Amino acid sequence: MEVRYATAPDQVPGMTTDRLRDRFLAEDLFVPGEVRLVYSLEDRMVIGGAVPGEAPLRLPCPEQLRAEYFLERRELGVVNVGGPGTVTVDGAEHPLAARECLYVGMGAREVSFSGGVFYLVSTSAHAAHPTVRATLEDAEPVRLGSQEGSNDRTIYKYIHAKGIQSCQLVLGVTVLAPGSMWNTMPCHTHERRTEVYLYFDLAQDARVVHLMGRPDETRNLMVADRQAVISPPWSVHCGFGTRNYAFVWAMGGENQAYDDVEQVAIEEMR
Ligand SMILES: O=C[C@H](O)[C@@H](O)CC(=O)C(=O)O
Ligand SMILES: [Zn+2]
Repeated sequence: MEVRYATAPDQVPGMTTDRLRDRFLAEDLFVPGEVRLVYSLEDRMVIGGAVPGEAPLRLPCPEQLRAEYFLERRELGVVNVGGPGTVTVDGAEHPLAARECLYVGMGAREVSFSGGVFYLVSTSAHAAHPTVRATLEDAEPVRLGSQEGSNDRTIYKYIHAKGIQSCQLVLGVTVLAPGSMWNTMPCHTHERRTEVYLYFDLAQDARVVHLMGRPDETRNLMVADRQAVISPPWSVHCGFGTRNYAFVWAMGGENQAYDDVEQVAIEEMR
């Protein structure tokens, strides 16, 4: 498991493209036949990818967690970003179609993956909530934006205060309509939570130009399909694609209030 330390906003001026990408972008989470994990010390979020081949893959317990098993003191959100697959939790099979979600509560000892392409997000936990699977319909879709604004999109909230219960994890999927390219504009920060975006279902030759940094000191990252961006609590997180795409957004931190954000007016951005 790769470990990434947290970053202070005053480190951003002067950072080269490579240094920004090393800190904030996870480029290679999805490797066939492997479970890849990145441990970010921003709110101790672990993100990862599991791409099972012929044989199922097991969620390992990296030594950096100093735990007997991965979910001893953690909870996990899984989203299938590939074809149909199954997540097995302590012997119980949970089939997941594309874009569906499974929450796995603290205390589950054995998690394995077969079929599909699974994106993993884990936060630290202090209580055991039930393991729950959710489909897109379960997530009570909310349509936001407009065609004129090039941001006609549907937000599916899976794990949140009024949905699947968790200790601190908040997670959902946003899908942009064909011809819409912008997510989260106007954008925001949330000083009480770190957020990670995983872009997926983006054409191979397309890119998302992701904006990060303090609102008045933004930088951009060129992001390809199935790459994730870590946004510290002080950073904006928004982007526009050269085509439409979907993304998984996931947060961890002080609270679970989706609307506890500092809105940023476009005029404030630099
Ligand atoms: O804090 C919330 C997150 O940034 C996302 O939910 C935003 C998003 O999916 C969108 O506007 O498209
Ligand atoms: Zn946000």
